[in-house]
Amino acid sequence: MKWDEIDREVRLVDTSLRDGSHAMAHQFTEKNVRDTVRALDDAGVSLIEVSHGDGLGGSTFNYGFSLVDERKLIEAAVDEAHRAKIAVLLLPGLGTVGDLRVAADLGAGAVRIATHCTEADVSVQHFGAARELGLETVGFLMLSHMSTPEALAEQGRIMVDAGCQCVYVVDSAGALILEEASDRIAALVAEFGDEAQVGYHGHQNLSFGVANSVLAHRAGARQIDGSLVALGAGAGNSPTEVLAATFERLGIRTGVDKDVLMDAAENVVKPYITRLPVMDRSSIVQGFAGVYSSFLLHAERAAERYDVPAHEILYRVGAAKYVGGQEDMIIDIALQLVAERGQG
Ligand SMILES: C[C@H](O)CC(=O)C(=O)O
Ligand SMILES: [Mn+2]
Repeated sequence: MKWDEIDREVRLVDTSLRDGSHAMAHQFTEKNVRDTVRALDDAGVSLIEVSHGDGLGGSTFNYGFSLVDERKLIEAAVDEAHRAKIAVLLLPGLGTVGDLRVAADLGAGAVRIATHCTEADVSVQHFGAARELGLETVGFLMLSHMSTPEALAEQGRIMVDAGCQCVYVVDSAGALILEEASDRIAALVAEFGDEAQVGYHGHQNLSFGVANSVLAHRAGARQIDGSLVALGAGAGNSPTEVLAATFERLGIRTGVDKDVLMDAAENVVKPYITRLPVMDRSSIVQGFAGVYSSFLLHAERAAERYDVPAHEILYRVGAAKYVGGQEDMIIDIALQLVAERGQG
């Protein structure tokens, strides 16, 4: 039986090998990818995301270079996945339709196209191309806390009309608390009806990833993201193994085996993690001030280089409302802090 045909009430999607790329400073090896995909596939996870943290084409000076060419990693993932589909992430403007064709040729079966939560219009061309390529399509409305439920639903509508089959509320900053997440999900569910599904992608900066995911499901979300050992940007994502155990306790069918996932978390992923995702001062500030989780390592590097506290940089990034793509501004803020100290 294919995983697509499995009877489940919620689909757990694993993004350890994509969002986790941020936490690993994009240093995944082919062995990391093969071992993780094999374990997730064995556990029954039906969609596994593999890409540079910032998606296809993300390996650049601004975002950080990958250790291994992502095409090689996608190819390895496809080779290991016997039942699961491999998804890639694409940020229009960074990844191109050409990159998408290459990923599809390598065997990727799905694409998740991510835009800032007010900029869905930049994804229209990419959704059209993805459908022509026969890919499953998912839309990511990033930094969803910056928008109201109604405005998010309007942006989701643009994605659905362009060919998107499931739109995600993406809590990139781990800033949403309980109903702030589920109200956004409910608005999208009301807008799409049966036309498209709704998904939820959480971060743990304020420790609400799993609780928000449960409420998201209650509000109608049918796809929920997680990462093994929470491996993801900021304080990490909702841990896939905890989501599986929690949904099982609630009697909600996911089609995945929580014990196989716990084994994968403990024995496959944890041993290769170079920096465990943690709710420390900097990542809590990210959740509190609404800062893009993937800015964490950039802020820590600037903090070390200019000898200013990372959490102070992140508070300022939050006040300035910087969004993905503005990583270079983190250096500017560090320099401002240095200058202010000199004046003091
Ligand atoms: C490119 C981002 O890392 C996508 C994501 O996972 C998020 O916004 O959260
Ligand atoms: Mn994320």
